[in-house]
Amino acid sequence: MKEPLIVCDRLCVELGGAKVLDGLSLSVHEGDFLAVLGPNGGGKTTLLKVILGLVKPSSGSVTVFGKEPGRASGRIGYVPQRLDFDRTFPISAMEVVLMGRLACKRLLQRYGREDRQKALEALETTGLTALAGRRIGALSGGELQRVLIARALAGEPELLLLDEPTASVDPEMKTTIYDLLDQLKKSHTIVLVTHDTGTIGRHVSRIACLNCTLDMHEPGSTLGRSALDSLYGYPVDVVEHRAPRSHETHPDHRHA
Ligand SMILES: Nc1ncnc2c1ncn2[C@@H]1O[C@H](COP(=O)(O)OP(=O)(O)OP(=O)(O)O)[C@@H](O)[C@H]1O
Repeated sequence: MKEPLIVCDRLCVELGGAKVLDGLSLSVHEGDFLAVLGPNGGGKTTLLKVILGLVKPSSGSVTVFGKEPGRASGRIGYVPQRLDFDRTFPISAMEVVLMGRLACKRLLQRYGREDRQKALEALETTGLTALAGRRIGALSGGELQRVLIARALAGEPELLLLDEPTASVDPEMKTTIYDLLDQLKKSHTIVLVTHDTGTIGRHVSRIACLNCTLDMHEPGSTLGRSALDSLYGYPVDVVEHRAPRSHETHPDHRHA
């Protein structure tokens, strides 16, 4: 069996003197589509940042592609929760997507034909070809979210980390983004942070519940209303989880 892409072993993270992640163990294998659910402040973004090498563990270990986090960043596409620069900045969707090529380039090296080709392909995959030249300030929230996904794809990653890509979009755009992720999961390993408890199970192969500690919810187990209520601390929708990846061997399963 292949080495997992991500291995966290008894990972602890402290930030500002408080424990944010406590004793978290997790393996993500090639082809997984893992959803990470949990309440605000539960440590989901921190986990993604640890995987990216942006936050250091206080104890425990993490490897990504068998290396220390940060050493394999060229193989990871990251879609942050928010735009990481000013939206009024006068650049086009294409220029934002091209930034996804920076990890493939040497310092101060200019974009070449291949970079533009990969950026155009990413725009096409995300359905944004017609908006390539539009200023980012003139994009809708959903279009901008897809630009960020396209930027991640432009770097030709094997692993995609997405932090709440559907957080501020309407139901129709949410469906568009999940359709896109359903397409991308055929060729990428995906870790998705989300609060879409009602629908996420239809799309992912595994679910992790994170609130400082991590509870792995493997296919075949039950994630019912009381488990979710206790994770979030208030009533939430039950997760339906009935559509594992076609290549997986486990049988059909549901949580409710
Ligand atoms: N640099 C930091 N210094 C101190 N505390 C931090 C820092 N970054 C995050 N935290 C705290 O760590 C906790 C976890 O934050 P994190 O952003 O990982 O949560 P989250 O699960 O992604 O939340 P949300 O769903 O609201 O995005 C929060 O209490 C947050 O305030």
